[in-house]
Amino acid sequence: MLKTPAIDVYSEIGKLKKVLLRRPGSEIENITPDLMDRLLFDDIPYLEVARQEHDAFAEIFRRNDVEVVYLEDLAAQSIQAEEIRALFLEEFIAESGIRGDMKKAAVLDYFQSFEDTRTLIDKMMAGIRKEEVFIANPKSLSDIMDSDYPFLIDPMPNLYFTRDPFASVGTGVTIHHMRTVTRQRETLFGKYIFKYHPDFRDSGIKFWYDRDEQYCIEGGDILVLSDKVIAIGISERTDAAAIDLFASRLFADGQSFEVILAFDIPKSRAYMHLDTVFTMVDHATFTIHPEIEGPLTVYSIKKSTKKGTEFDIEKETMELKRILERYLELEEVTLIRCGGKRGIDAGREQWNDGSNTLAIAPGEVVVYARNHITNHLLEENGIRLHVMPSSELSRGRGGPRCMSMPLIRERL
Ligand SMILES: NC(=[NH2+])NCCC[C@H](N)C(=O)O
Repeated sequence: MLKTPAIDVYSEIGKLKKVLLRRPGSEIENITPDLMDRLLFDDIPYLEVARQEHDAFAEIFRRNDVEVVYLEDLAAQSIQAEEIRALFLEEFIAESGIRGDMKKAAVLDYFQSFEDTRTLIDKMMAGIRKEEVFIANPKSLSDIMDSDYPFLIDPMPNLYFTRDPFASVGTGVTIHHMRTVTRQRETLFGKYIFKYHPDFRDSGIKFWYDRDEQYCIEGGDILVLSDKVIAIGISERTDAAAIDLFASRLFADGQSFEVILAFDIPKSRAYMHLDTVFTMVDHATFTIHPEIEGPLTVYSIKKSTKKGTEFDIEKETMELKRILERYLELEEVTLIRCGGKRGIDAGREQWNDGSNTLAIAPGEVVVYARNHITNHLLEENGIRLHVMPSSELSRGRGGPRCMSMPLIRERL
């Protein structure tokens, strides 16, 4: 019998079989008003309710026969071997922004005091407040200089957006160089999971991109539209040069993908990733935020047939609907305009991730309850909705697609 690949994602809509989540943890209670901006939050979620909402999200998957795995569990299972755990801690501390060797040593001691790796992982994700690691009397100038800053290690509150630090593409994975310092540390968990976790270690998964690479790319910008076509946003978070590198590796590997559509979207916080303005909900149906349609330019990148050039790149001149019809070989594509035609509703619902739907099967999507205008439009277009509560999770500026990373989808 053929072994199921550990990663298998050839569409945005194929029946979801296995998904990776992070249940929000104490990192959320380490967001402070002063740090909010840098940590990419617009408000401080109420953790208990955020967790209830997240559990409701996970329940939707389980009720629909989707296996749910948690980042924190996989990470803990990946570092069971002592030598791997030591390497992991070393890398984590090196990247944690701690200034001063004495502090680094104190933090390492603190981490080593956790016997259970799962508790250790939670602690690493949550961040370390200064008072947790008691450093008696300042011992160095750096201790004195950093004295007003409350953390030895910053929290990582964006971890529940598992979509972004890595992405499943075909039978491989991209591990990302994130744009912001606060999110760059997240990808270390992915590195250890995909290299050392028993489910992935010897599974032959491919690596299309690595966290040490020079250019930035984030998972919210990568949409696998079909086994031939991938859409990638050139956005606030993703560089065109990263798309070149990714394309060249993917094409060289001989995967079925033939075209990458690079969507040049406005570089702004509200539209940080392509999936905040555009998602796929059914074979020929997409959501779109009406305000990006005007400024949108799409480039198609194909493997070159000519000698001496790697790609054939074209600036597409047709409107988006036609571009999608052509490349996905569809007769008629429907674009559902989130929030409808009214600017106020469209703006508000996009801000709260109305366009950020997650398909769990063709024509079946998970959505936030608060985006009722968009949700109504989706239903009018025959889409089946799984509605989740959304008061607290949405304060991090991400929706159902951002909060999930599919590992396996049934092929269409
Ligand atoms: N795929 C997404 N749209 N993710 C949204 C991530 C939100 C997160 N606060 C950030 O700014 O990075």
